[in-house]
Amino acid sequence: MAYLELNNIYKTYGEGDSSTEVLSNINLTMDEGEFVAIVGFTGSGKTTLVNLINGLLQPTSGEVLFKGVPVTDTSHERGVIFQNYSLLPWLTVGQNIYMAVKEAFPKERKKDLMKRVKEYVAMVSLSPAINKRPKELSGGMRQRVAVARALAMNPEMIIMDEPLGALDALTRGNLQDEILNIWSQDKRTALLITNDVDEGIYMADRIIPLKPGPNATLGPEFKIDIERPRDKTAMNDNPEYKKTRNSIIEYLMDIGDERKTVSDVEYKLPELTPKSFVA
Ligand SMILES: Nc1ncnc2c1ncn2[C@@H]1O[C@H](COP(=O)(O)OP(=O)(O)OP(=O)(O)O)[C@@H](O)[C@H]1O
Repeated sequence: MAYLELNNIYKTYGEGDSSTEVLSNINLTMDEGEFVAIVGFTGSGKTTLVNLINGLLQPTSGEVLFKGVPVTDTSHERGVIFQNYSLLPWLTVGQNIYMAVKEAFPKERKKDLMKRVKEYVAMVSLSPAINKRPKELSGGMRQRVAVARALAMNPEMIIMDEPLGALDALTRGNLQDEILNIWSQDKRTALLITNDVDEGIYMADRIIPLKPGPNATLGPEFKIDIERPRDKTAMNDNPEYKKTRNSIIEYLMDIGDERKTVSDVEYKLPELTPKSFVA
């Protein structure tokens, strides 16, 4: 039995003439312990896909199975790191994370929960800001709180919707490594949505492109055969890295061009003459 299965998923928003089919015929199978990255274009339906897997949305047709059971609701087993960090503004950094871990581990003692909060706040280098409220933090710091909050809940599957996009290169690199550590040490399963091919190659076992929407569907998968732990600097000289990177970028450019061709519609304008126009 696959760990996660998406079978013939279609998702349409709206009704009748104003309806749009955002996702079409999405099929994906993930094994336990795998790290898969989906690389997609802006507005192609990446967040929709994440919400279907998470259980926040239901497909128009098709099914999402998590460990063989249809996904009908959200669950602590699947932790999502969203691109918009959705922190509660009236709570401090520590309280935001505390609230999440208390919900995930209702039987744990306050002392142990606090220890967990501090551990994850330190992991994202925010210990000095633990008593600050979100409005006192930069966007990147808030994003780090959101990463810590999701990981502190210890989910079996980590689902990431472009979680590191707003961060500077150094913080981004550190968090990529932290997520990889947690994934490998705690034997998690991870799905990363990203628009950064290099991030996908560095982190994932497989990269699957999501074609441009509407009717976005998944393209062919690219396996990343680079030994772990991966070293970013050494990877630049790795022929396998260069070959895979070129193939993915070429594929994305080709489907991007196809989209442009499809949208090259010719519009006929009515022949109007402004009233005040004097020839
Ligand atoms: N609740 C909704 N109702 C109607 N249309 C929606 C809804 N949510 C998303 N859409 C539309 O579906 C399409 C895909 O949206 P989605 O947010 O899934 O894409 P995305 O790839 O995550 O976008 P981005 O790259 O901007 O984060 C967009 O055209 C969006 O306008």
